[in-house]
Amino acid sequence: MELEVRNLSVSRGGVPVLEGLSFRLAPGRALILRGPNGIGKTTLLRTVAGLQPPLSGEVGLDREAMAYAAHADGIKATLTVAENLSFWAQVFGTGDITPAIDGFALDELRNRPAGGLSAGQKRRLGLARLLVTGRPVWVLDEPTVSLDVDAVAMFGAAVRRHLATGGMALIATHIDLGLDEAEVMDVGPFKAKPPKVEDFDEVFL
Ligand SMILES: Nc1ncnc2c1ncn2[C@@H]1O[C@H](COP(=O)(O)OP(=O)(O)OP(=O)(O)O)[C@@H](O)[C@H]1O
Repeated sequence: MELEVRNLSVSRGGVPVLEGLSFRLAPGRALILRGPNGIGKTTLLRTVAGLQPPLSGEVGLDREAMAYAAHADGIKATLTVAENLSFWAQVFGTGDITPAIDGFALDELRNRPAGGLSAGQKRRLGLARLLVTGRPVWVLDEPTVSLDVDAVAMFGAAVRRHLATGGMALIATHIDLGLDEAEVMDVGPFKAKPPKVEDFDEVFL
């Protein structure tokens, strides 16, 4: 299994933002997307994860193979940390939540209602969810927002372990994750060009 994106163009609010993107992600590989604010990284990730249709081109992998994590952590506030993880483990049909608890140092917080966690703790819980999805392709949008230095390192280690078991990761981030083995793609050159006006008069008709 691999993620192959072919000649993909994506739009936001009906306006093309990126066009002509192609890349391939093989098992054990990570690809980091870079580019300035507003260039279209979120839009690209949402399209790859199947949350919105492409303008054109193809994503050659079923969305069931992907786990998407973005700004909204998807945490149930009234459930404890452990209950949240167990809930997702049930949804995704996986079992043990221990690697998720251990991987993001959540043991001390396991019986705390998730709604009472700090922003960084919530983010750690949101990322720990990736481990209970059992899905091979992680599609991550700014995963380290609110994380302190130790938690960023925890996240980097979790990604590394995922890659070591044949997983894949596609990550948009502005910070250095310490994943030197990852490939990096600047999406800037793929910025969509404004549509050509063939007949100037038509604009006014
Ligand atoms: N709901 C929306 N409707 C229309 N346009 C939007 C909407 N949300 C974002 N945009 C625009 O779409 C473009 C791409 O936004 P996107 O969020 O994909 O960029 P990004 O590269 O992820 O930015 P950042 O680094 O700031 O997170 C931007 O110009 C943005 O202003």
